[in-house]
Amino acid sequence: MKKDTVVLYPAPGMGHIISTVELGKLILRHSPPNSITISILITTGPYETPAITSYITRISHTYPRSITFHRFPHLSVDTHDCSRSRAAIKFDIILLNTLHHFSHSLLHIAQTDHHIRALVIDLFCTSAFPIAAQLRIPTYYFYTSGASALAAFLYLPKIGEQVDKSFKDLASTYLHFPGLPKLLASRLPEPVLDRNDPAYGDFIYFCSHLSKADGVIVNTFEDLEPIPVRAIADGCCVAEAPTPPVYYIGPIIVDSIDEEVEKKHECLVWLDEQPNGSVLFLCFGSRGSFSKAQVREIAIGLERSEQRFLWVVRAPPRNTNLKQVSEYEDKDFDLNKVLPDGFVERTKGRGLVVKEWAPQVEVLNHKAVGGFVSHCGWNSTLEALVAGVPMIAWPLYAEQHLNRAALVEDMKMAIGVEMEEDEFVSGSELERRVRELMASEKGREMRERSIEMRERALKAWEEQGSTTFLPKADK
Ligand SMILES: O=c1ccn([C@@H]2O[C@H](COP(=O)(O)OP(=O)(O)O[C@H]3O[C@H](CO)[C@@H](O)[C@H](O)[C@H]3O)[C@@H](O)[C@H]2O)c(=O)[nH]1
Repeated sequence: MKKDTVVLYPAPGMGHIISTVELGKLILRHSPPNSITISILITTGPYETPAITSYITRISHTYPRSITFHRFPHLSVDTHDCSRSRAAIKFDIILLNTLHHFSHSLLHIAQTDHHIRALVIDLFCTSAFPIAAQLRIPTYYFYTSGASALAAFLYLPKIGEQVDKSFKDLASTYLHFPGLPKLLASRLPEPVLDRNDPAYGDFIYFCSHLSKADGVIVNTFEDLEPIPVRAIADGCCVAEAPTPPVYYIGPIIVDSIDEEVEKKHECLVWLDEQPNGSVLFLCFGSRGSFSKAQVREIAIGLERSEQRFLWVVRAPPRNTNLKQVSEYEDKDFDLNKVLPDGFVERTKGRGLVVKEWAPQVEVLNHKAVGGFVSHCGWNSTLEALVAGVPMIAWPLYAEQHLNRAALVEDMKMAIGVEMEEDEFVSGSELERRVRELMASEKGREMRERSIEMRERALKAWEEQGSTTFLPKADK
């Protein structure tokens, strides 16, 4: 008899793949033993970094019979076309891969004795939607960010119709999304800032398909984001179609069991020697990075704050307009050339700088860590919540400004940094916020609130697992 499988199609990038794998594990945990398998489709090429390759290898070894990755054969694509934005190129690559490989992969899965019970796609993989509809496969979205950003994206096609200028040209205009604090138009994700960029049309197309799916699965829990959850449930976010069923199955975060541990990371050894709750951790997701001038200001702020810190530093992006390193940038940079002269010596004992990557989940759960400066990536946000660590919110790109607004204004789980017009943050501003979080009454209250929210997150975790979103198995 054919075995049921759920096919997951994440967007490329660690932030999307990790949480999709965790969703797969959740489905397995809540299904009768050996009743179901998980098939995960992976876009290769420039997006499959060494970190992703070794992560996939580890998961394949740990779940040899229940989770199978199907890597799309490599397609050679010009990623340096200067006439197209980065987002437009990325969306094109996903589209091309979908058109070339998606149906073949489904066919292959079906031929290897599987019945495809459902397809779960990432927002950026919407190009698979019409193909799945033709094949009559029940199709769900897995939304890897929170309910706040989902409410905004459900509503975005409507806002797009209401304005006749590019959002980037509405610099001082605030947008009002149902269930969200107001947001400056220029702080929307970069693919939608310019109407003339093909990425704009793509993004609106993706968002308008959310309401056509059999359901949207969201990595959050209702207690964390009650206001946008209510706005979505009340049908305020979708203009012309009924709101699809939305399933809040979070918080799902990376399982540190799946991390590669050859030997304890030097930063964990260093944390062991620090007093409880004394260290501020600074880390900006899998790709966040800063210009040399901004790195210098962060160093000034940390030095003047006199607080203990653990700071993950990445090479400044080659394209200085971006706040992220691209997948193909050289990771082998000289840390000493990026940090200000003498910074490491002057902060020795109370500060540690780590190049490129730190085991974030373990760091956040270390008893020495008392605060987190984050880019508000959703995985980082949930990891901090589950660890009970309050944050300083410093959004960089994607939907992170939406997350920041929710974290600072609704959840009161983070202090926001004030940005200058070009989004630069001065050393003195950072110093002020660091002292506020680590050494003031407000910081102490936030730590208490974070511990309360941790309890609620753990409760949601225990109750989690409703995989009721899956269509019934064929008997
Ligand atoms: O030194 C590091 C840096 C990152 N991480 C891990 O990498 C993941 C990063 O995920 P996330 O915080 O979501 O950031 P991004 O990698 O930037 O994720 C992308 O995907 C997210 C989910 O859709 C979005 O919320 C973000 O805006 C988008 O940039 C987390 O699990 C971190 O624990 C580490 O373990 N060590």
